[in-house]
Amino acid sequence: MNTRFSDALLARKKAGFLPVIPDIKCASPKEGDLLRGRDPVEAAKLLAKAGAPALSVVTEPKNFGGSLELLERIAAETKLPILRKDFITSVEDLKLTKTCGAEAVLLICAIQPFPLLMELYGEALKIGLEPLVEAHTKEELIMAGKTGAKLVGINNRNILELEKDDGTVYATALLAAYKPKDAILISESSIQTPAQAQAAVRAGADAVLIGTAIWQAENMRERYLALSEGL
Ligand SMILES: O=C(O)c1ccccc1NCC(=O)[C@H](O)[C@H](O)COP(=O)(O)O
Repeated sequence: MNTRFSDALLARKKAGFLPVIPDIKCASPKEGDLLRGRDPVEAAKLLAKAGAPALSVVTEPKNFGGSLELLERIAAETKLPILRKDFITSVEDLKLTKTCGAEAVLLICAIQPFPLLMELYGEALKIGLEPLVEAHTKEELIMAGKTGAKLVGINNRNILELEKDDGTVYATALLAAYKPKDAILISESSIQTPAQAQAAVRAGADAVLIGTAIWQAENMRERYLALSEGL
């Protein structure tokens, strides 16, 4: 049986590491091309070897250069549980997510009314996907709690601005107190340094999700290890 996404994070934490989920994204609306000639599948394998407990794969094509094919290839070549990050708005999207090999799926509070969010949450569980319910405001975190979410993300950036806003890890510090009771909290986006990753954990995050800072490193493995230094 495959390892659940959330169990993989908790196991890494128990082992004394800061659980860093590397975000496999090919481009960023703010920074442009992130691959700089590197193969994202090889990068995913390298980060898995470096100790990543789980992976995030952005499949949105237009702004982030992702694809379902990329998700499928990474799922085929690594054993880690994978989160699909995209703008998921239908049950059909969920089914495709599972077919392509993901274990977890992003559900964004900001892009759907509560009844649809609730429906997608329930359908994801039925299909065998762990939903990561993502919030950027206090109201959205409260909405996440009402779904019954066990895995909650605070996005330090406003995804509706497609990452072009200046995210800050203080968003996690400000909002963590409103996370649903007993939920596993992931701080996402705009974390650049080990100190910022540790600040997110001190604020209440159980794990952090980092893309750009890893992709911008000359040595991705070394950057990954530095970011996940002991708690
Ligand atoms: O996070 C979302 O809501 C999202 C939805 C659809 C496509 C992309 C999305 N976010 C982008 C990311 O996942 C970030 O790349 C990730 O949080 C890492 O951020 P950073 O470390 O700042 O690159």
